[in-house]
Amino acid sequence: MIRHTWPDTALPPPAPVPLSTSDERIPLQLRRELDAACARPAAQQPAWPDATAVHAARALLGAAPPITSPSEVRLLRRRLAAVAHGRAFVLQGGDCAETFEENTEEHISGTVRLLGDMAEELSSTGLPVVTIGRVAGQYAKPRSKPVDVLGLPVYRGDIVNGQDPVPSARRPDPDRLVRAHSHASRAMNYLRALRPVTGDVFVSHEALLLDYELPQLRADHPSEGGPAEVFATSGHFLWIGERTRQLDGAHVAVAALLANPVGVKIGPGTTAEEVEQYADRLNPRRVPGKLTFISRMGRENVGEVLPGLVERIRESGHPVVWVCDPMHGNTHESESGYKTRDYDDIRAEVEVFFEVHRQLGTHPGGVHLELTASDVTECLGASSGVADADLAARYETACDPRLNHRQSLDLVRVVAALLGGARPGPRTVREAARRRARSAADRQPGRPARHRAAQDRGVRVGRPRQPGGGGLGQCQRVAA
Ligand SMILES: O=C[C@H](O)[C@H](O)COP(=O)(O)O
Ligand SMILES: C=C(OP(=O)(O)O)C(=O)O
Repeated sequence: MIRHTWPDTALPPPAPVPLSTSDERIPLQLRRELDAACARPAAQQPAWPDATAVHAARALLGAAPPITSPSEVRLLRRRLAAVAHGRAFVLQGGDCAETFEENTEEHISGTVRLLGDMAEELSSTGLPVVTIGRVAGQYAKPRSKPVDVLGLPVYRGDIVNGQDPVPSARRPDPDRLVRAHSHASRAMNYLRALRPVTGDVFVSHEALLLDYELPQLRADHPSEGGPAEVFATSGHFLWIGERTRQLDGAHVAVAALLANPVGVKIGPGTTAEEVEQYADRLNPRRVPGKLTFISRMGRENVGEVLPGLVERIRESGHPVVWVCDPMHGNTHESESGYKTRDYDDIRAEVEVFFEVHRQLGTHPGGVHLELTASDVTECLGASSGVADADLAARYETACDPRLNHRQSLDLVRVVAALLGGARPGPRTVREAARRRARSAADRQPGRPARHRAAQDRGVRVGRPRQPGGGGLGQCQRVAA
C-alpha cells in the first residue's frame, strides 16, 4: 500500500485563525461574551493552510443572506417545548455527511419524502411529529484520527476538503466554507418550496466549524420586546458532537449564547454530573425545548448508562428533550472491511431507550437517524436483508453507514409501536404519577426504583448480578 505524505505535514502547523466575532450588528455585551467563548480551545477545527483566505471566506459569510430566520427558529423552539412537555415527538434524520455533489433536487426530495412517510407513521400514534432534517448544512465531520489508512489527512466533510484519496483533495480549502453556505441556501430554498406538500421540515447540522458558524450569527429582538437574542442563521437546530462537547471548550461556550435550540450528543462516557452541567450551562433559564440530549450510547451501554443520566436530569427539574441516536454507538467493521451498523443493534438501542424512559416516567422524545431514501447497502439486516457480502454493491456514504429506504421504514414502524405503547393515555398518566411517588419512596435506603420497576416488567437494568455475568450492560429481557 502506498503511503502518501501530505506536503504540509512537514511544515509547522499554521497559526490558528482567531475566531472572534467583530460583527457590529451584534450588541457589544454579547460580542464580548462571544469573544470570550471563542478564546476557549476548539476541538476538531481544520488546520487551514491560508489564514488570509479564511478571513476572506468569513467576510463573505458575514455579508451573505442568512439561511434561516429567527422567526423559523422561534417556531421550532415552541415545537420542541411541546416535546419537552411530552406532547410531541422528534424525527431527526438525513445523511451522515451531505455532499455538494448530492445537493440535488432528487436527493433532497427523496430525503424529505422519506422523512414525511416516517413522520406519518409516527403521527398515527396521535402525537404530533417535529421533523428535522440533517439537511442544508451537514457538511462538516469530526473524525477519530487525523490521517486515514493511506497516511493522508482524513476527509473532514465537503466544507473542509475533498474525498478523493490524493493529497491535493485532502488539503483544507477555506473557499469551501463559502461553497457550503451557497449549497445550504439552495437546499433551504428548495425545502421551503416543498413545504406545502411536506409540512415544516426544520434543518439541523453539527455546529462543528466555528469559522462557518460565527460569521453567520445575527442579533434579533423578540417581537414582544426584550433583550436582543443571538441566532445562528446557518440552521434551525444545531448540535454539539460527542467529540466537541468539552465543558471548558469553545463549542459549549458559543452554544450557550445562542437563541437556537441546541443538542448535545452524549456517548457512553458521559456522567450524571456532566449532563447536569450541560443543562445548567446551555439552558440556565430552563426554557422548555431549548436543550436536547441526543443519547448515542450503543446497544451494549445504553441500559447501564442512560438511566442515571435521565434520573439526574429529572431530579434537577431541567426541561430537556431526550432523543435517541441509535447509529453512532453501534458502528463496527464488517468482516469484509466495511464500516457498518447492524439493524438489530440499532433497533435494540431504540427499544432500550424507550424502556428506560418508560421505567423512569419520562418522555422518550425522539429519534435521530442517519438515513437516505436511496437503495444503498451500508447497514446490515432488516427486511431488505443486506448481508456483509452485499455491502460492496452500493456503499455510497461519504462517511458513516446510513439506513436505506426499507431499513428506515422498518425501524420507524418499530418506533411507532413503542411510542404508541409509551404514549401517556389517562391511565398511564396516573401510572406515571404513581411511579414517581414510588420512586420518591425508593430513594429511601433499599432497592432503587428502576430495579423494582424492571422486576415488575421482566426487564433488568444495570449490570447482571450473577457471578461471571459482568460486562453486559444493556437491559436484558429475562424469561417471563
Ligand atoms: O459521523 C460521525 C463521525 O464523524 C464519524 O463516525 C467519525 O468517523 P471515524 O471514526 O471514521 O473518524
Ligand atoms: C458525528 C456525529 O455524531 P457523534 O458526535 O455522536 O459521533 C454525527 O451525528 O454526525
